Amino acid sequence: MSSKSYTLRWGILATGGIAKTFTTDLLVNPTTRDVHDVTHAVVAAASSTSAERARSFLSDCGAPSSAAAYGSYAELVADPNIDIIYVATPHSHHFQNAMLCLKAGKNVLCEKPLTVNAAQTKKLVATAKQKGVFLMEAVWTRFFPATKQVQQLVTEGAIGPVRRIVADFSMHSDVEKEWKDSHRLLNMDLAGGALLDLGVYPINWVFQILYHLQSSPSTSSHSTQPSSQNPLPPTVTSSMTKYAPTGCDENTTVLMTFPGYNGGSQGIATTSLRTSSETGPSVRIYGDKGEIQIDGLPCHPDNYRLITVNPGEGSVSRQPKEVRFPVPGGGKGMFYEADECARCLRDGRKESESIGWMESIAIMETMDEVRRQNGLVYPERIESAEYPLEGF
Ligand SMILES: NC(=O)C1=CN([C@@H]2O[C@H](COP(=O)(O)OP(=O)(O)OC[C@H]3O[C@@H](n4cnc5c(N)ncnc54)[C@H](OP(=O)(O)O)[C@@H]3O)[C@@H](O)[C@H]2O)C=CC1
Ligand SMILES: O=C1OC[C@@H](O)[C@H](O)[C@H]1O
Repeated sequence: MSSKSYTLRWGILATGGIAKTFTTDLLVNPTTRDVHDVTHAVVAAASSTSAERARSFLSDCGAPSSAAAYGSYAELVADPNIDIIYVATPHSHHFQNAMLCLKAGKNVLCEKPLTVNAAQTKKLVATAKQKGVFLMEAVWTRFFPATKQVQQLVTEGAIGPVRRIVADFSMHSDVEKEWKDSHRLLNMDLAGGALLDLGVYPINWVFQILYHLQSSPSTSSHSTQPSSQNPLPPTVTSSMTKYAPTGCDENTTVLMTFPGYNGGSQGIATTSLRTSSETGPSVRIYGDKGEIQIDGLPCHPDNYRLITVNPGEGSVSRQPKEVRFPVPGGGKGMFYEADECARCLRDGRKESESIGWMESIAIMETMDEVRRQNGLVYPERIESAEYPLEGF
């Protein structure tokens, strides 16, 4: 590998809350997180509202004045100076907006959930394959050092065979006071509700352990299928309560059973708009030899606690190993997923090993099944896998 660092040139599609956080993180010097092989450049942003809005967005983020500001997404995807586009519109718009980018031959990092349903995700994947471009769902959780270490501990058998994972992401909102019914978290036209916005994180915690363990060589003795095969998706049982004024989900619980590992390890993902994930551990990974816990919001893990059980003594060792990973460089930690995109593109990879296309499809299929079991259907226009549709 060359000692010169590889620079990835980004275009930002939309100028809302997360677009600002991500773009500001892109501009953090990578050496502050001890990254020397890749760097990032913000070369353009587009707003569907106006070019002025895109210009003031770029300026607020601290992007260089040479960055282009567009008043439409179509202009952004036509810019030849852009290597990859970050799609940061509401979930309802991801499919149409990501298709626009892929069809123009652009690589794409698209916010979570990748789409509203699995049919749309499959179409994005087929289009990325056909165009020979990179596509990744922006589940930033997967790229934090804490996540990587927890995955490594589990794979090395630090807590023995994993039997169960319990993970929660709940918003602790005073819903009626804080949000109007038009807010994207409640609005069915924007694919609102807890499951797609927040529940996707605990579901990702379950997947990033149990889906991956099925094909991990060091745990293959626990696996019920050869490691060379694709991991098996889980069976799904779920329950949901709805927010009556709009019909979106406000409380959802998902039980996933992974038949390909330990003959059926279980993951329980919970999400709520009203309760809090911060009153105790938000992620608990249980194995025969102990447990790993994570405190705080599960989307950006900055710690873990390893608690082991003394074999044979029948007691729990109450000397947990606690590890903290403060996010360096004054950023929020979104740069870790950006670094992954840069390395994939530098190395000619079209998908990330940490969250590949089949896994994003399996996660969307899981959420489709939860919605099917509980009668949560979005307006036809945003469930559609037709492209293009007017008005996006
Ligand atoms: N990874 C993470 O931690 C987070 C991820 N997210 C994800 O990012 C996405 C965007 O969330 P967030 O930034 O909070 O949303 P915002 O409402 O703050 O921003 C969305 C932006 O999308 C553009 N947009 C285009 N069409 C519409 C429309 N019909 N209604 C509203 N906005 C529209 C607008 O930008 P413009 O006018 O410039 O085109 C708007 O500013 C969601 O899918 C969410 O799941 C959100 C928060 C955190
Ligand atoms: O991805 C997210 O994480 C943080 C939440 O506040 C936000 O609603 C969600 O989109």
